[in-house]
Amino acid sequence: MENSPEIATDAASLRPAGVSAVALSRLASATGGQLLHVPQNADPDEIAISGVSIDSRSVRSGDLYAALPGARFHGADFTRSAREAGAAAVLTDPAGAQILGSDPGLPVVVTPDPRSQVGAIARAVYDSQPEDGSGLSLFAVTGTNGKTTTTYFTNSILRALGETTGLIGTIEILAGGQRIPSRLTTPEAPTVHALLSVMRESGMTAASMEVSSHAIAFHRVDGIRYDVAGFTNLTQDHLDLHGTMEAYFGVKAQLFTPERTQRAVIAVADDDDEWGIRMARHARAQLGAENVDVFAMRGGVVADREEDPDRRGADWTLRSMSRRGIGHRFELVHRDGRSLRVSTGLPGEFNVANAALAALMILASGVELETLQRVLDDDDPLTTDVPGRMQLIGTEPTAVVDFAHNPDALARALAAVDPPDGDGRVILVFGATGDRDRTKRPLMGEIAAREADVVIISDDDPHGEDPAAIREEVAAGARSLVEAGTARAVEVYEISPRAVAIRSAVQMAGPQDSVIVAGRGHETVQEIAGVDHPLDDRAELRAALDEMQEGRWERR
Ligand SMILES: CC(=O)N[C@H]1[C@@H](OP(=O)(O)OP(=O)(O)OC[C@H]2O[C@@H](n3ccc(=O)[nH]c3=O)[C@H](O)[C@@H]2O)O[C@H](CO)[C@@H](O)[C@@H]1O[C@H](C)C(=O)N[C@@H](C)C(=O)N[C@H](CCC(=O)O)C(=O)O
Ligand SMILES: Nc1ncnc2c1ncn2[C@@H]1O[C@H](COP(=O)(O)OP(=O)(O)OP(=O)(O)O)[C@@H](O)[C@H]1O
Repeated sequence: MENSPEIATDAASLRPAGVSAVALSRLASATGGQLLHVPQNADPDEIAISGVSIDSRSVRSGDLYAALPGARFHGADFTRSAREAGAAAVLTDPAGAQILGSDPGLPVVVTPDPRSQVGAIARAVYDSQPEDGSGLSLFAVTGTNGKTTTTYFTNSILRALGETTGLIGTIEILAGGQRIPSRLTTPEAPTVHALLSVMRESGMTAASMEVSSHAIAFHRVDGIRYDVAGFTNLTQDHLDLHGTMEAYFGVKAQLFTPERTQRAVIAVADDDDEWGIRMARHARAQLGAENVDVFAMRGGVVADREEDPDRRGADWTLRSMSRRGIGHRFELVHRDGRSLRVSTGLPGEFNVANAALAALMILASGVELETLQRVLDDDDPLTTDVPGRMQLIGTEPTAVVDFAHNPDALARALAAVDPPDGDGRVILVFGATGDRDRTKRPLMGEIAAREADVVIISDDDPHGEDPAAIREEVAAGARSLVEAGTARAVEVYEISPRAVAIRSAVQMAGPQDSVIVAGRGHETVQEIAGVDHPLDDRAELRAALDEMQEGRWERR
């Protein structure tokens, strides 16, 4: 089937041009489900499925519409719009079948857990990873923090190596010559598979993608096998979805299994990094130690060698790290003596970890060490801009916008902007998101009070919650430290709206100070009570700095 090329504003509308339709009967039998409501004069072998959608609003003619149960709706409620948009059949669960009733007007495949079938179906329909190996080299990055940065890094190295690359992540999707803003970190399975085919059709040879824990839990990357999957770290976040850190770990660990990846690179912070060490063991046990590279940022042994099945410890360790401008240069050394010189222009030690992970993922994909070294030396690919990630907006004061929105990221971002030799203060503007993991709010307040001199608590995306109540929960954490006398911060303010908080921070800052606006990074709208308000921290911070420079107001 030929789809006409068009400019996509939403990733779900981007479809490959060449799709060889698959018979509904074949898809139905692959699910093991029941095929119902086939019109009497129709042959299911002749009903052609040429696309897949899990949202009625993105259904195209010939699609299988997967009507899935959700938190708010059952997709079966939207079958009529899907049919009007041209859906050829429906895939649903028994509850959906009941909603559809006895005359849905479309053939229906009923299976107990349809969401878990969508990835495999989309793979078959879009031929996203052809068996003959003609697909893209595919890189996945998972972990609590650093996914976006690391995928930008792998993408940048791949381009320096001469590959034509695609990207799927939190900020944007690059596919088929288009740059599409992202709605999710990892899109839904039909979109992911369609994107991989679009990339292949347009001549792309490699792609990097972020894989969130939501993506694994909601089967968004089912049916995909990566060449190399990388793990950044696991720290507290998303407990609203996973409940416990153990469950969160278990979901991330699913990426490091033979069904989902051939090889892995696992970053371990140090010998006390329980989750990194466990992920390294898990990956080695699942994929075979020869297919896993473990990189230790500090230490060097993956903790207790005695318990390590291979007694291998870390494969790669870090040597001779030094500052290079606001970034770092360092050397990665393998147990066998090989070494790689790496440097990144992005600030923060965590970007050393991200840069190391990206370089080792490229190496794990089979690129020769000498070739990689040449592009690292000649093209400086790890100094690429990553929108809203430690993005430097101004100097004097050092003014940075960063996406840190969980406790670990906030602590690291604050450490990264701490002026050396104690000759400046750290002024922080941040908030916490509504309708998401609440337990991190007081923790982030504590970290702010511990690591910053001036704490300005403002609003993030309150979503449906009362912004003042969210600020209060964050402030309670900050104040507990101030009251106990263990805070670095001497001033804790609550200022809303956020644009005013940013101006206040700049107003308070002297030339030696650092102002960091954390939590929203590249985002350009703030959602309050269901309404999107334009807000770009980078633009607000730049405007505040300009106003100050133009002398429109005095420093306080
Ligand atoms: C918790 C979560 O991830 N929920 C996702 C899930 O929602 P749901 O199944 O509850 O959907 P629902 O709204 O009840 O609707 C049920 C079904 O009806 C369909 N529907 C609904 C309305 C309509 O008009 N037509 C229609 O077909 C929906 O597509 C859905 O299949 O399926 C929806 C359809 O794809 C997603 O949009 C939705 O993501 C929401 C928007 C979301 O915010 N997800 C976030 C938390 C997320 O996934 N974040 C991670 C990264 C987090 C991080 O690392 O920071 C990500 O990968 O982006
Ligand atoms: N390796 C790391 N360890 C800890 N914190 C990090 C690391 N890399 C980046 N960060 C911090 O986390 C923030 C988010 O980084 P990035 O966007 O690269 O991660 P992410 O995993 O894609 O996050 P998200 O899924 O929420 O978009 C950064 O702005 C920075 O403050």
